[in-house]
Amino acid sequence: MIEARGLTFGFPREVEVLRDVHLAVADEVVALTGPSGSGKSTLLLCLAGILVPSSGTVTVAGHSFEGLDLEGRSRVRREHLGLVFQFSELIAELTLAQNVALPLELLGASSREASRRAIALMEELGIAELSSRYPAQVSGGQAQRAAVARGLVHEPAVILADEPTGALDSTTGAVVLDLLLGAARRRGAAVVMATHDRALAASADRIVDLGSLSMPVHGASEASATR
Ligand SMILES: Nc1ncnc2c1ncn2[C@@H]1O[C@H](COP(=O)(O)OP(=O)(O)OP(=O)(O)O)[C@@H](O)[C@H]1O
Repeated sequence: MIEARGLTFGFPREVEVLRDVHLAVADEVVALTGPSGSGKSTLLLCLAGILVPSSGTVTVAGHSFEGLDLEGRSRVRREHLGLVFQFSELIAELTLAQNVALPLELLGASSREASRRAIALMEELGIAELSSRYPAQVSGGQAQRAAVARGLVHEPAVILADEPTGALDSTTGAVVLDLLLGAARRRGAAVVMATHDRALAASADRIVDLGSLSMPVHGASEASATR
């Protein structure tokens, strides 16, 4: 459902962070691991079409980012990807339900339909009773559950998650990760999740270790340790 072929990327005046990386993820959970600076976030940003690689292609649910302008890449991202970050990055002025409904409204759903689907998913994730609260009025774990709901509400083919529980204590983090992976698996969505936490990586179907490749440039191919 998401495939990177020959992906090479370097920030200006930096050595290449990614070189000739290949990654293909179907309906499975892949954990991207590796030490700090090994390029996990950079790879996720390339997979999301936010960073544009100097060479190589990314295809999401059959749609390539290649040759698309900013708006074209945003459209592919809105329609086919769900993003979940370390800090929930909810919009402070919107209630949790409004935050969760937003991706559907951006795709043209009526506010009534978007709200109905947002609340149904919030029920699944155990936060429906918080739907009219603002992000500042809930705990970090509750906010992160809302961020998970926002990432899933439009039923994307692929969820990209960057340290999705990194800001939470380990118990809360484990609960949130279970909810994220459970909801994604029930929908048959692919998940690519960056984490440096081995315990969290063990929940994945497959581990791709960027750090096992030669530093500072990462060589080709799907790396290493699989379960
Ligand atoms: N905006 C940027 N401009 C220049 N260099 C950057 C930028 N963002 C990241 N880098 C560099 O790219 C490399 C990879 O960073 P990246 O954030 O992808 O690593 P990571 O594996 O996600 O690290 P962490 O586990 O600490 O989040 C690092 O050397 C970093 O310094």
